[in-house]
Amino acid sequence: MNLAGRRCVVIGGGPVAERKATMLAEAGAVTVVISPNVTEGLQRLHQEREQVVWIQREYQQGDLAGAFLAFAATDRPEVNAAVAAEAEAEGIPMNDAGEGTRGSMITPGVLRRGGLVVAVSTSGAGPTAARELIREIDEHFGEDYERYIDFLSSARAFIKERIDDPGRRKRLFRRLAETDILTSIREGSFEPWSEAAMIAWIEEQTEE
Ligand SMILES: C[C@@]1(CC(=O)O)c2cc3[nH]c(cc4nc(cc5[nH]c(cc(n2)[C@H]1CCC(=O)O)[C@@](C)(CC(=O)O)[C@@H]5CCC(=O)O)C(CC(=O)O)=C4CCC(=O)O)c(CCC(=O)O)c3CC(=O)O
Ligand SMILES: NC(=O)C1=CN([C@@H]2O[C@H](COP(=O)(O)OP(=O)(O)OC[C@H]3O[C@@H](n4cnc5c(N)ncnc54)[C@H](O)[C@@H]3O)[C@@H](O)[C@H]2O)C=CC1
Repeated sequence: MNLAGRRCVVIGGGPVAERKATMLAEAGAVTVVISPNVTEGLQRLHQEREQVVWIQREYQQGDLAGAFLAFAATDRPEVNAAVAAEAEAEGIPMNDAGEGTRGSMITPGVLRRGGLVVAVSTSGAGPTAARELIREIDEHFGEDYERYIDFLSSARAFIKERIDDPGRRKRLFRRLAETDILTSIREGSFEPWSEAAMIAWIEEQTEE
């Protein structure tokens, strides 16, 4: 989901709200936190980032106006329920941290390796298990994978720029995915492809 510049509203200012707001701020969202008090981390976030706004008061009906996403993370179930009701009425996707199944979306555990994003959800059954699984996956996808994704990203952009024919593009993308770059990255023998190498590779695929 591209949240850049989108208004996202977080109700509550505790550690859970901080986690959600940090994730939103990192995604470039205009992040509005509404809560009478906030954690030190949230205060810092608000001071350091122009795009993080703190409205120091309790939630009021109407606070979700113009929101792209909403998050309820107060310690008061009746407040979270009121936020859920407003989101429902306004058609705004909403996350309820205190009652996962009430919201229309849940936040998974997330691992980022450059362009690679792995999300793990237990459908609300065990958030800690989701985090443990992310740790395990983290051990399997090291920096090698980040380099591989960078390579894929630049090679794919190159093909898109040079090849207009959709069938030929598709064949090249498939060949690209089949090419075992990861092993050479892992063995330390990988050299980033120059423009000439990229053109030569495309020619080779076309000849066969
Ligand atoms: C449904 C969901 C809704 C949502 O928030 O989206 C939800 C709900 C609830 N969490 C609860 C508790 C805890 N959650 C965490 C941690 C995380 N929780 C996250 C997601 C989700 N939590 C969604 C489901 C994800 C899935 O699919 O599995 C993570 C993955 C991502 C994130 O929050 O961004 C993040 C790990 C981030 C990281 O990597 O660190 C910890 C540990 C900690 O805080 O250190 C505890 C305390 C220990 C425990 O109870 O297990 C409670 C009980 C509250 C109570 O008893 O009062 C509820 C309420 C309920 O059960 O519905
Ligand atoms: N989804 C998750 O990952 C987790 C969810 N939880 C649930 O999330 C809730 C919040 O967790 P914490 O951040 O640790 O709680 P907390 O008690 O530290 O923070 C609650 C925040 O909500 C604010 N608040 C209270 N009433 C409000 C109102 N009417 N309007 C706006 N803000 C209001 C408070 O000022 C405070 O900043 C917990 O009660 C629990 O049910 C707890 C742990 C993890």
